[in-house]
Amino acid sequence: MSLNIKVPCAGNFARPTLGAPQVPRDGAVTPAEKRRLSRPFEAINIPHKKIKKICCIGAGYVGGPTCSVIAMKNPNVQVTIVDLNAQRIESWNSDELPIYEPGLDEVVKESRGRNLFFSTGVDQAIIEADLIFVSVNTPTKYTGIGAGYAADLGYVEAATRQIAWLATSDKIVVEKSTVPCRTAQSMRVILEANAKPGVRFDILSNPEFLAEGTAISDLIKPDRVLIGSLDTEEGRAAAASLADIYASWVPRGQIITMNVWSSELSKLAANAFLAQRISSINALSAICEATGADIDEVSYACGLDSRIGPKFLKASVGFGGSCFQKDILNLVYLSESLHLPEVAQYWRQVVDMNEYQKRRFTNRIISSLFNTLTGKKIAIFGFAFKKDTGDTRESPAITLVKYFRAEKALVSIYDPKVEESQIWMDLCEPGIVDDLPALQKQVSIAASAYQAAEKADAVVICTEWEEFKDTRLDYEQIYDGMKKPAFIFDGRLVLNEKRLKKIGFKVETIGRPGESLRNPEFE
Ligand SMILES: NC(=O)C1=CN([C@@H]2O[C@H](COP(=O)(O)OP(=O)(O)OC[C@H]3O[C@@H](n4cnc5c(N)ncnc54)[C@H](O)[C@@H]3O)[C@@H](O)[C@H]2O)C=CC1
Ligand SMILES: O=C(O)[C@H]1O[C@H](OP(=O)(O)OP(=O)(O)OC[C@H]2O[C@@H](n3ccc(=O)[nH]c3=O)[C@H](O)[C@@H]2O)[C@H](O)[C@@H](O)[C@@H]1O
Repeated sequence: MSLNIKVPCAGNFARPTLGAPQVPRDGAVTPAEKRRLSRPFEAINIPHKKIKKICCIGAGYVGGPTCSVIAMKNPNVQVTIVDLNAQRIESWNSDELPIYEPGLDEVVKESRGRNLFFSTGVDQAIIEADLIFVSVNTPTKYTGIGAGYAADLGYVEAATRQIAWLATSDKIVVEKSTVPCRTAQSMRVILEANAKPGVRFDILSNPEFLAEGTAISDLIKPDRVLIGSLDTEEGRAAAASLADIYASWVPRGQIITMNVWSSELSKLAANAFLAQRISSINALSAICEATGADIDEVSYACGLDSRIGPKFLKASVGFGGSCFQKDILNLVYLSESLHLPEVAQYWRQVVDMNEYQKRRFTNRIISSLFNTLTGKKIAIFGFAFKKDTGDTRESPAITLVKYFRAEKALVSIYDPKVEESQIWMDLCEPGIVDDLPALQKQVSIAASAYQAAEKADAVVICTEWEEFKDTRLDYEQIYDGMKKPAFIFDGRLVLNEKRLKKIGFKVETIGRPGESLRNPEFE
């Protein structure tokens, strides 16, 4: 699907004139301004269709949990989640769900077989549904125009065409996937060009803001639900139908409606803001390491300012996950396409800083280990991109292991939730036939943190799993089994340095000065 980039995001339909914004000096939005920004629900309380059957295309990290919660909260609505991947659907129908997410098992069990169904019968589910969520993957393109930046909208387009070909009754089609601004327009063109006579499509944008590891609580208590629609009577009616579904458990005041392009862009913007905070704190962590300041203290001090707030200020080895990098690169591409190179460069820097952080942490490890890793054993604690998920997409641990391999280190990996097969897949270079045997000479997967650390020169904490805290693991036992001097590199600020030093460890923590800069008087 190609984006019609020439048309600016503002859209070309009637919008309220902005006038002077009535925003008070402290930045808070006045009630009048709030009414203008989010069309209050009373305003779209017009006759609208009651949804009886929902289809969700894509049973992944978003489609699965989101529509399972929708089914749980709307027992009278039939929800069918479909996917082309038969193995994934089989897992959704078993006791071993395909994704690990706290609380998800209970949610699925409550509705599965009652009004929640997982199926590979994509066509049937599309034909029967009144409302269809498109929740398919939108990865970064690897080849062709925009490679490395633009989102690959091939899956969205395929799903859209399938809906267009199959639909014999009116459908509300909801963009749940994260997409570039104005994708809804491309979807509309495809749907209308292929619609059977008399079949009407309304398109909504309803981006998802859940974070992995907390998906269920995020879905049950969202900060907001965003619905973008065309500012026409039909568009508003479609938005009202979707809003009714969420209103089964989300207060109406938190269901925000706006124009469809604002909604699409808000999703990219929210992820960009969040990632920007992490890159900002990580940039400061480098200054802390060089000066003797402590990044946790700096973020605490800054976070107490109510204008800044405390969340997303935890320094780390770098952010991972399937979306931050992808969505920022997408924003960079959009900015370039709109001939806004300075804007593109601004956001690009957030990703560059993240890469720098991973490299910088690796360099610190190498220099602490006497400038060589050859033949040394490094124990990696955590392979998931964050705690409470088995997802490894863009996990910083993958990058670190690749750097360690290049330095000829021996690596032993332990993660409580990531499947062994996933780790091998992440570490193999695609297309290199004998990569796995070579890889397995250098890398092993351990059954526990203790096993990973046995005879290791260093432990590197890559994921902030609770079980890696020094109150949970027996670090004396770990120390006894390691080569000396025994190093521990905390890339997640989860350890109590003083306690570990007392055991005998040499501790290096991200955002805190290394041994040479430490002044015991101030510790
Ligand atoms: N993972 C996350 O936490 C979040 C992801 N998002 C966005 O949601 C979208 C989906 O992300 P994930 O669920 O993580 O992806 P995923 O890769 O886990 O799931 C997508 C699923 O769609 C299926 N699929 C693709 N085309 C299909 C078709 N034509 N018919 C049936 N099934 C099809 C794939 O087989 C796959 O199982 C992406 O745009 C992502 O950016 C948004 C918020 C959070
Ligand atoms: O669009 C998406 O996919 C989602 O992306 C993120 O969710 P997610 O990637 O699942 O997890 P986050 O909690 O945001 O963490 C992302 C990465 O940043 C890291 N992080 C997070 C917070 C922090 O203070 N420091 C930090 O390094 C995490 O360890 C992780 O590697 C957003 O938080 C969600 O709102 C959004 O819906």
